[in-house]
Amino acid sequence: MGRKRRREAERPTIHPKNKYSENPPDFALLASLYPSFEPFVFYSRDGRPRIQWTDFNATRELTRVLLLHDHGISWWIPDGQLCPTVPNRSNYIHWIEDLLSTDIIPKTCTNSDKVRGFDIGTGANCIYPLLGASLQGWSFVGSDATDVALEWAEKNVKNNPHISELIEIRKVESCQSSGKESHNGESACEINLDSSGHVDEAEPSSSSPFDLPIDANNIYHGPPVLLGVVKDGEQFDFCMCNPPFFETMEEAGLNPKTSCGGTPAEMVCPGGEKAFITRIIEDSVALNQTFRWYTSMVGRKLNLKILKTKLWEVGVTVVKTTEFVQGQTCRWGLAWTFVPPARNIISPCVTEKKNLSFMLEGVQRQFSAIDVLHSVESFFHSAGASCKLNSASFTVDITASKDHCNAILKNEVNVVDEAAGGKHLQEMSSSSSCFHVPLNSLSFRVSVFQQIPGTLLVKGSLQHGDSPFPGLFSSIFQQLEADLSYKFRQSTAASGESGLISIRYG
Ligand SMILES: C[S@@+](CC[C@H](N)C(=O)[O-])C[C@H]1O[C@@H](n2cnc3c(N)ncnc32)[C@H](O)[C@@H]1O
Repeated sequence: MGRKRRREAERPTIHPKNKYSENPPDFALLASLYPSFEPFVFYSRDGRPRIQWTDFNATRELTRVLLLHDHGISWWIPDGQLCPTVPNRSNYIHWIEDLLSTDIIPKTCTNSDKVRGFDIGTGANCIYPLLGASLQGWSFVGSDATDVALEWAEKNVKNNPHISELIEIRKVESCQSSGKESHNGESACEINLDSSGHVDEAEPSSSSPFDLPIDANNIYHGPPVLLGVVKDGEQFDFCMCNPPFFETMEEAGLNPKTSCGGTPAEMVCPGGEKAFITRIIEDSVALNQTFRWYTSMVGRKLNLKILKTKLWEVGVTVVKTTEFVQGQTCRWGLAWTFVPPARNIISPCVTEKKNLSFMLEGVQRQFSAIDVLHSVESFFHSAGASCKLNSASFTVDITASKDHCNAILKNEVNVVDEAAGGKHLQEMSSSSSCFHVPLNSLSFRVSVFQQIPGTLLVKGSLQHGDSPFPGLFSSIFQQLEADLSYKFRQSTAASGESGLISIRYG
């Protein structure tokens, strides 16, 4: 498989449950139905209807008509406020839907089976509560700290009586006690946000409502985030957040290809997303199981790595990540919990099957068995395992040591033995059994058979009798299935299955 083709196959796609995954918005149809949208649509030389993505009025009108046409939501925001793209924002909602339906952690026995979420920084657009309530029937608290966001979020809720009962907009008081103190002992709650959320025109564009010098240690100085906003006795299934990603407005304005608006209050905070999400993590430690899942969007891969390390330090039990497709830019979803993982994920002993198989369905037609075979080889090879590909028999023979197996499973489940002082002792996949990886190797053959175009059968067979470490072969095989699905099966590429998951047992 050519490198370009492989790269394209590996690109994450829109979530399969997303309304727009098969049918992207039809600008021509929308223009014919909504006269207010029509002036923004033009036709390029190839005859395709387009809009000018750098025109804020065009992107806002598109969001308005999409919300109305596809979701029955009446919506508006004032000039300059952050304008959400509906397909992108829907991906985050569907990822949470996946998260809530996994059995990694037990379903909590709350009195109600209704899902309750908390949107940190809901913005004037209030997009997540509106989509979450209309797509899933979830109820929400949407918080924000600026008057303009609160005023317009309220308006957007009120204008949708069919879901307004489900959404509470909650003001984050700048002077609310968050129980947090900054490193020098002063209250961390010392910012007075501009009531409009805008910075005075005369001010340099780099300033933000968080008008404080950026702390050398990038510590968040701003209004409370969760602690001090969540009320005593409240319980939530999840929180979500599209944080202010940037440290300055210059940084925020680096994508001239689109105009999605965004005031400093929405885009910027001292320390950027790293500081903001670090505060969510710190608050989550105090709030613990008040939320089943804590989640946030992350804009930079480097920050994702740093934040994951931080999460393990504070003692979470599970970390889950995903990648969101956002046009040309990548965003990540980060989720964590303090709920102990469901014990039935790891049963004490499993009889290892010597032969395993799975069907790879819905494979794009340009890929054949040989492409999949090469992918199998590179999957194990990149972990350091030795591989012998035989293109005549469509097989790959693999010999993997303990370290190679660990490398393959690394991003899956990190099991921690409390008695060993919280050190990571073993690593395994979420559905595997417990195993102690001895020093010898695992030897197996993977065969790929094309059934019909678009459907392949992938078989794995242990080569030398029983696996020396029960459970490991099936764990690795499951990991292979996830990897191949992600690469070749367009429809599952953005699903929770393809997200990386790490679990820690305490
Ligand atoms: C990037 S915008 C996200 C808006 C909307 N959720 C979206 O996805 O388009 C970040 C929002 O967080 C708000 N914000 C900043 N600090 C906050 C805090 N401490 N608590 C609640 N909201 C906050 C800002 O006012 C802004 O509306």
